[in-house]
Amino acid sequence: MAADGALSFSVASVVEDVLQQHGSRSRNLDLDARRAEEAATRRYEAAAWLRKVVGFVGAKDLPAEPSEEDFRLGLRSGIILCNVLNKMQPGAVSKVVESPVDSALIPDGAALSAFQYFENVRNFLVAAQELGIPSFEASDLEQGGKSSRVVSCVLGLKAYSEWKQTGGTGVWKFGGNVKSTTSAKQFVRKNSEPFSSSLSRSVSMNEKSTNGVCTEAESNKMSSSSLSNLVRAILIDKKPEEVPNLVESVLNKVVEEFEQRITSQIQLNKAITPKDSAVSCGNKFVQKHSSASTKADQRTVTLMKEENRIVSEELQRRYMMQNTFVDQQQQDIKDLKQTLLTTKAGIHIHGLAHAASGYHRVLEENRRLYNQVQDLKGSIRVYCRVRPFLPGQSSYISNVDHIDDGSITIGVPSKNGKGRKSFNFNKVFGPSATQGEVFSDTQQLIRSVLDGYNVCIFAYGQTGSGKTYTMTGPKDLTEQSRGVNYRALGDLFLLAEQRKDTFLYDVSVQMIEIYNEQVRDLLVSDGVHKRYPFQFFSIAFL
Ligand SMILES: Nc1ncnc2c1ncn2[C@@H]1O[C@H](COP(=O)(O)OP(=O)(O)OP(=O)(O)O)[C@@H](O)[C@H]1O
Repeated sequence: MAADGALSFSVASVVEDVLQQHGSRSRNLDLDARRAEEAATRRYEAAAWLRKVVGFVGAKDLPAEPSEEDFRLGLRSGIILCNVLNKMQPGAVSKVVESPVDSALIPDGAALSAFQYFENVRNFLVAAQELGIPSFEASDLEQGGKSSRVVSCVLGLKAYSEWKQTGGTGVWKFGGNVKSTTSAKQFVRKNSEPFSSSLSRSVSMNEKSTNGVCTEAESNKMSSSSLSNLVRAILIDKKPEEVPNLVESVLNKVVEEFEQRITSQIQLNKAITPKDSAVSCGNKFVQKHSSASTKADQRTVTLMKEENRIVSEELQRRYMMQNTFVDQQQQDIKDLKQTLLTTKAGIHIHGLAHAASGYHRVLEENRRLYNQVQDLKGSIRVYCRVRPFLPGQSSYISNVDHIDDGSITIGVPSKNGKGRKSFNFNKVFGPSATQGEVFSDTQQLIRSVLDGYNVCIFAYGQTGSGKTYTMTGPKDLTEQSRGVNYRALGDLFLLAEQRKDTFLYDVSVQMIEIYNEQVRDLLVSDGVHKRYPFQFFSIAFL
């Protein structure tokens, strides 16, 4: 839209440019003269209007037909401008520094300081620009400034006043009915100028107030007004025969310029169409799109929520199933552990029972064998051992006639000279029998003690017959000379060690003598060595 506005305003500037480029030097001179005349006319119009608004008293420094210098000096203090603006828009300039003295006495307005001038002018310019009135720079009121812009501003004020008087409401838009002395570029000033940004904002706001649409009628009005003023100013002093050529030249140039600018505009529109189309389609499209998009988004959100709810329920169901499954597995594991412990205990008990049964089978076997032994050998076994001759004893005096495995024959005196008498024993050990051979025949019975059987071994014989030697051994005891007692204890402790994982045995040993029907403990030494016909060796296994 700004492009359209620029296109509309450019009509006058195009014509002006065409006219500037048209004609000869003399014609340029004529144009300068006409411009000066037109500027004077506009200046007079502005001064007259100011004098009319604020009265001659208030505008006493402003002649009816002022020169550029008079016009500048008359307005330099800003007082007239502020007062005029306040007349049209009360309070537009809140603070106006009035001159305390008659400034007529001081033509250059020296009564006010430059700062006070600047304050008034600045306040005026701010207020004027807020109303959308063409602005100028404070320096334009100084020596060498552009008074034409000041004139345009005053005429803008005049147009604004007329708009207000005709009942104008809302935001006033400058219609370009004031001849611009600096072409349309005046309305697009550099941002460095103090009030140009304000003007730009004001114009922008005006455009926004009509939804950014500069209507064709408005454009035509501005364009035709500017063009008509310009053409009238150009043709006013022309001879009738010069008009056709001048108009034809101007129109050709205008058409050429318009075609060029339209082409540029089309290219520009093409360049910005994708982005701009989305915007130019208007807020309505955006709103529709936004509304449709919002509804679609709402449906999408609803669907997503429903989907999330279903997924959440499914996940929760699976989670509960998994929990149940895990609980069941944990219970199964617990049961398995308990079963394992029970099984282990059962296995252990079973092993024990098996061992016990084996043990009992062994016991039974032992009992059976023992009974057989008892049956075969008798419950009381009697062995006979013949002591060899001691060193220094003569062997011829021996009365042993014959020794068999289970009998011994002894020669005894008789009436017929020499008699023989045989004795039967379970076994007879001759003088050459060793300690090991004597023990081996009793070892099996002794081992029965560990199975719970009672066994008693005792030696009987006259003094010096070898009881102590057989049961204990000689004084100089060696491994081979050990008697039945040592060997029996050694064998029993060996068996106890072998069975330590199964049985724990407490062993007690007792050795006693019976002599003359008196019992004596042989393990208690009283320092007196006596020889008795009976020696008992008792071993108790508990
Ligand atoms: N088989 C044997 N071989 C060698 N020496 C033996 C044998 N038996 C006994 N003797 C010896 O005969 C002697 C008498 O033996 P021992 O003391 O054992 O008899 P005892 O029956 O115990 O006598 P007491 O009743 O007076 O105690 C000892 O010097 C012993 O060493």
